[in-house]
Amino acid sequence: MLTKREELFGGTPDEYLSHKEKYENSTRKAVILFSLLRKIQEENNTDLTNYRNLLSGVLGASISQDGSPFGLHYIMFMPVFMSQADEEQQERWLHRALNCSIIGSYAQTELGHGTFIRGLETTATYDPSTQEFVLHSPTLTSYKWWPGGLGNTANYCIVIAQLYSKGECHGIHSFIVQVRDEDTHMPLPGIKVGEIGVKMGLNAVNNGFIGFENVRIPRTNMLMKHAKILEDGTYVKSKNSKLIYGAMVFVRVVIVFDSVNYLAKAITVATRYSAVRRQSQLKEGEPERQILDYVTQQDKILTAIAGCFAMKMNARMLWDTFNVINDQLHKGNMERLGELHALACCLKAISTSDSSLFTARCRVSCGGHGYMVSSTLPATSALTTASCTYEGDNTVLLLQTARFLLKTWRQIDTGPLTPTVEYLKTVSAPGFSYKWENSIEGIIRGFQIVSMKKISSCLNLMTAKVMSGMSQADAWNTISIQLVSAGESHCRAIVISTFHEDMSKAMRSMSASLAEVMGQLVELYAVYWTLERLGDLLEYTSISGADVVKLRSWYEELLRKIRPNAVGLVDAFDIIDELLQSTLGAYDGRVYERLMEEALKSPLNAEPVNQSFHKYLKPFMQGKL
Ligand SMILES: CC/C=C\C/C=C\C/C=C\C/C=C\C=C\C(=O)SCCNC(=O)CCNC(=O)[C@H](O)C(C)(C)COP(=O)(O)OP(=O)(O)OC[C@H]1O[C@@H](n2cnc3c(N)ncnc32)[C@H](O)[C@@H]1OP(=O)(O)O
Ligand SMILES: Cc1cc2nc3c(=O)[nH]c(=O)nc-3n(C[C@H](O)[C@H](O)[C@H](O)COP(=O)(O)OP(=O)(O)OC[C@H]3O[C@@H](n4cnc5c(N)ncnc54)[C@H](O)[C@@H]3O)c2cc1C
Repeated sequence: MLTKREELFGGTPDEYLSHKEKYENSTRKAVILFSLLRKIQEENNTDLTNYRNLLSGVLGASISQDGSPFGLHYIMFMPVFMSQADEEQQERWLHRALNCSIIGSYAQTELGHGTFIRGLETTATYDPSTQEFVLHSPTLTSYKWWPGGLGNTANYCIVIAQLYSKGECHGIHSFIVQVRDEDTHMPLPGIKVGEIGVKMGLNAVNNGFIGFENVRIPRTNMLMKHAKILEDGTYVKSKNSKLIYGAMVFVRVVIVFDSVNYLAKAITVATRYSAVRRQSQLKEGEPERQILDYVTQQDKILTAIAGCFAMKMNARMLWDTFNVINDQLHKGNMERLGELHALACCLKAISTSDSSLFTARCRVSCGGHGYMVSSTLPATSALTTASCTYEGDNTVLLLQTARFLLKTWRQIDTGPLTPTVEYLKTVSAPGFSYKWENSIEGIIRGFQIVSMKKISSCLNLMTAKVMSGMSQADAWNTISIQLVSAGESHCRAIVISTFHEDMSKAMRSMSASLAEVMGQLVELYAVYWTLERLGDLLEYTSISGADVVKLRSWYEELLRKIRPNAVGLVDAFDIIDELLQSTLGAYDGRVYERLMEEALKSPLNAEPVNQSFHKYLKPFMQGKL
């Protein structure tokens, strides 16, 4: 009789399963894992705070780098319900979703549209004679495409569609739709649903497609916490049209936490392997060195560790900011919604692009063995690159942040600014002067000045182009590279300052030795990004060539200081071997034995001579083919 742990983590490795077997195996594991999580959930009331903790548990405990067919049920279906459904609807469905007696998905993206959601083609037309909506996919491009779990798992989904009533289009709204029979799991009439096929990664998420052929749903299936349709078809608009976007903000906040978790796995593997792997002699006649002793290896890995700690602290700041502003939104105060959206956009974009960049570096830092699926680095790389796309393409999200920053800059002299942008006032105040200094505070100030000057420059460029006769839209597109760069600079200034401030507070309750190491990580992160963004700093601050020489020495000194604590820092993530699932990163360091153990599980090692020898090779080698 297998233990739960053996059931979850044993069996044929996923990499040797077919696409279909992988899904079936993931579903088998998911029901084991989520039965346990369901018990936890039943013991806690359901608000967004508890929910995020549960979600972190779900995602952190994702037992496969390929994700889970239940992922979307937790990641989006339920959060959207909590933010878009009215009390009656929550009463009717949320408990069933929480105890998994229904499994949901979130169907927004279509074959033809992902970013431009105002261009979505699926329609929901209200029929007052029957008090129903008629859901319809008018074109192939209107088919929903990507919703996780929709292929074979979910029996309900939230569909985002253009709402029509009394001949008028009211834009996109959310609807809950039953897609499969709860007993037979057969697709309901008028519904064409299936799975989208093999992807670069996340092949257990069961992403699907769905098309509607005049499918009727009750009026009360429109999620009506904000906007409503009355029985006679009268449309009651939301207090704020942007509230429909609320769930995307929440999920972006979750993604920042998640990007930290994925990066933590990758650097745990790469760091431990770099301590085990010995390669080349630093000095003739000496034993081969741990590759972690090579400064180029430290440059790849220790900066990733610092980035992980930095983003963890920023994820917490974002979550706290989300809670504060979400409470205000619930009380009808929309003042900081734009700031929250801009912050969630840029932190989602920067956390996922950094996580993708550093995970890829971890992969190559492990050489050939890092290219083995059994190292788990390829899957983590595939996963982190996906996070640069899902929940909003990173470029598009940074443009959203830039849009908010330009709006803020236009109003810079009209009154106080909200917390995440008040630095713009400080560094642009009359009489403010700043001379570059090689210190944490000096670096933070430098990044804030770069951000402010980029925003100011973008606005001046936009104004000049419009004055020259260019349309606002063309001017925006023409300078969009600089707009994205302004969004990134703003975010980097926030990440460095938050890391420094929050870590400084945390260090007050640490032992001197731990505080010293944490302080080194903050410095390493700040100096690394200073060297990475030298062009901006040379353009907008008084940093000199001599300063850069000293920065490089400072950087190399920090690598030397942090090296002895590298393994301890990743051990502190405390990721158990079963979740790490890595031949290179296991706690016991038996890398070579594990590589061989995993290789022997390959079906191609089941017999000494594969059948293709007799069928193909032998006749070929004998010239008979
Ligand atoms: C979570 C993953 C965790 C773990 C991983 C495990 C497994 C991984 C497996 C899968 C991933 C999981 C789920 C994935 C789900 C999805 O991908 S769901 C689909 C997500 N899609 C998007 O995010 C679409 C992105 N596009 C947009 O958000 C918008 O189209 C837009 C880019 C913002 C542009 O829209 P629009 O043209 O209408 O906007 P603008 O005209 O530019 O601005 C209009 C005003 O609206 C404000 N706005 C826009 N969005 C928001 C928002 N979200 N919140 C608040 N306000 C918003 C914008 O600021 C403008 O305001 P104004 O300046 O005052 O006018
Ligand atoms: C693993 C995975 C899981 C997903 N799960 C779900 C899900 O469960 N539910 C769901 O609804 N969706 C899901 N998605 C879809 C995802 O939300 C979209 O892929 C994402 O929103 C990007 O849209 P798109 O794919 O249409 O790319 P596009 O928007 O077509 O982007 C393609 C390129 O065009 C550029 N571009 C687009 N618009 C602009 C602009 N205005 N300005 C400048 N450049 C622009 C982008 O920067 C990008 O480089 C998932 C996607 C992935 C990869």
